Amino acid sequence: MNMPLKTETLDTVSSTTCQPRQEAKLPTANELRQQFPAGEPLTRAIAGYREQIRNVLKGEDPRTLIVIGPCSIHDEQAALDYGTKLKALADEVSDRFLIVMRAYLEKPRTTVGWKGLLYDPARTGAGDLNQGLVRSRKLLLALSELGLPLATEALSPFMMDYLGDLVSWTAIGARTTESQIHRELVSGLPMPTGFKNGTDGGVAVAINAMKSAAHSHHHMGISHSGAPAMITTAGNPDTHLVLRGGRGVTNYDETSIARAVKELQSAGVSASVMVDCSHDNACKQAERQVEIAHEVMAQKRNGNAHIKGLMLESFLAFGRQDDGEDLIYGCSITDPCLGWEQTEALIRSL
Ligand SMILES: O=C[C@H](O)[C@H](O)COP(=O)(O)O
Ligand SMILES: C=C(OP(=O)(O)O)C(=O)O
Repeated sequence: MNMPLKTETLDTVSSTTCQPRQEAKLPTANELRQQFPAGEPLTRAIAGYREQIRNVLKGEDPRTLIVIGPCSIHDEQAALDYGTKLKALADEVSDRFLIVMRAYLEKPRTTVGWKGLLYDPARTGAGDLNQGLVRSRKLLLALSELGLPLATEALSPFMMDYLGDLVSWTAIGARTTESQIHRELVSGLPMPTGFKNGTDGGVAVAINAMKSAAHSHHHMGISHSGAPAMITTAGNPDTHLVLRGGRGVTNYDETSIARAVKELQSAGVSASVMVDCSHDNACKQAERQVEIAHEVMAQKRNGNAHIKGLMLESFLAFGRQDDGEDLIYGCSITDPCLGWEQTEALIRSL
């Protein structure tokens, strides 16, 4: 896909410095947050959600954390319709489950493809991060106003400065768990964060990531007011492993989870585990999430106290579709998802 370059040039960079490129101005994180502020009651509510998630992960709250929602959001109205249904369901089961909605605005791609609402909200391939930032922030505010805690994947090292105040749980994906930049990023995040195992199924990269993110780091970055800065982070003590399978091998069964827990314990990091019922665990077959969720919850009921959470990919309509004209409303354009009826039945049956 050829990306037309933006016309608003900020700087001309010598070709001895980098390949020819254009640079378009973006708002600073402070500017965007001031334009669309979270407000005091919402900020307090989000601090409360983060604390509840921490308590579940530490075993101080017996509920199961469920991070659930679309693989990606391409249509804000469908996300809001989904969020409204999810909020009603979350309230109904809140004595047993702490439900957090996936509001994923950035997609890591194996090679190339649509990278999410943040990068290319019109999905033309032209990219428009100015619009993407505004639409993403407005969407997260609207979803938060429904009373739902939100989860996202942190991919760009700068995105969380713009949107992170609205997020209660963060994922670092399988493709970036090994990246030092993402470990530094997590080290400065104020919310619990799950590191996925690597795309090859290996958990060692996630364990190393947890150790690294617990530490203070100094790294290059951009201040909230838009200046180049050396950022010094405090270290994030609230990280955990997310098992998502890899290279066609699943890791939600009893033996795989026990092996992962042993590795976590001998590394001296949190042995709390979330199982991603989708991705390589479901071999990208959305309906398999149902049996996987049941299997994992059975392990938990049988006494595996390390299992603290599930991740599920779910939207209004079942499956996935290729992007284009005449899209099915509420159907994923990235990975396949459970439909709403299946989702509701699954959560109630768990
Ligand atoms: O969760 C979504 C996808 O699995 C991930 O973004 C990779 O997608 P791709 O292999 O289609 O690029
Ligand atoms: C991209 C995702 O997952 P993974 O990093 O496990 O592929 C996701 O959860 O959307």
